[in-house]
Amino acid sequence: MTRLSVNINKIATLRNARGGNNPDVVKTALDCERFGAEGITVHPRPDERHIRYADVMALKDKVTTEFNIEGYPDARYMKIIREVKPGQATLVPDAPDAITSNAGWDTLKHAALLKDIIAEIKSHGVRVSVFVDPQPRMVEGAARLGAHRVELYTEPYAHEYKVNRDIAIKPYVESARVAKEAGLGLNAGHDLDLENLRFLAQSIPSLDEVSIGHALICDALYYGLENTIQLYLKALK
Ligand SMILES: CC(=O)[C@@H](O)[C@H](O)COP(=O)(O)O
Ligand SMILES: NCC(=O)COP(=O)(O)O
Repeated sequence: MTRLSVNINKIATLRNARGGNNPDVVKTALDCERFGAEGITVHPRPDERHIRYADVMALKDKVTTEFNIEGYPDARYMKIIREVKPGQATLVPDAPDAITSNAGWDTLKHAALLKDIIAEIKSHGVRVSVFVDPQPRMVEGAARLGAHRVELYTEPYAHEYKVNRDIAIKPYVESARVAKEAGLGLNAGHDLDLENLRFLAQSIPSLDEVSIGHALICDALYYGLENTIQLYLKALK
């Protein structure tokens, strides 16, 4: 069954807004796990707009489900991966000033960079997932580079879902087929929510994990965090 990793970036956004420690990022992560989350995802961006290096270090020995650290593999990110050795490192191609993740890697054009990075992370015993658009060529490229998994960028799916879900899902089903044939594990994430999640999971039985943050935290403002996590877990059943 597809596992739910809760991205807590936006908890840190709220905490940073006032400069104190409320909400407490570590406490919220542990509560998410207690409420049923099967993983915790963070994306410590270079400008520390939300998750900070200190948050990652504080979470390191407290998270008991799978810890997934996303980021562009610059020296700062690689230092974090070496120090934390999380369950999973998810490589994203985001520019430092990107407002959010908005594309997957070109695993053909950036093969030389990614090959060395993936090899180094694997040498620390960390699973590597490469964030890609739902294009078979990019999935195959990630497999050739030695990645364990790919994470399919699902913003295009979320957008098109509202128009025609049967069209929206097609590239993801095809990419999932190619990933399976290539021996890759399969993750998905970005802009998934209570409307579009069930159809994605039902359409892709091989989906190992979804990482969800923005919509889940927004939903929690209305339904409460525990209830919201339970609603997302139900959508994955
Ligand atoms: C990689 C991805 O799609 C998201 O996990 C990303 O981390 C969201 O980043 P923000 O929370 O900064 O929008
Ligand atoms: N990898 C996707 C993620 O962690 C959360 O993305 P979003 O749900 O905040 O869009």
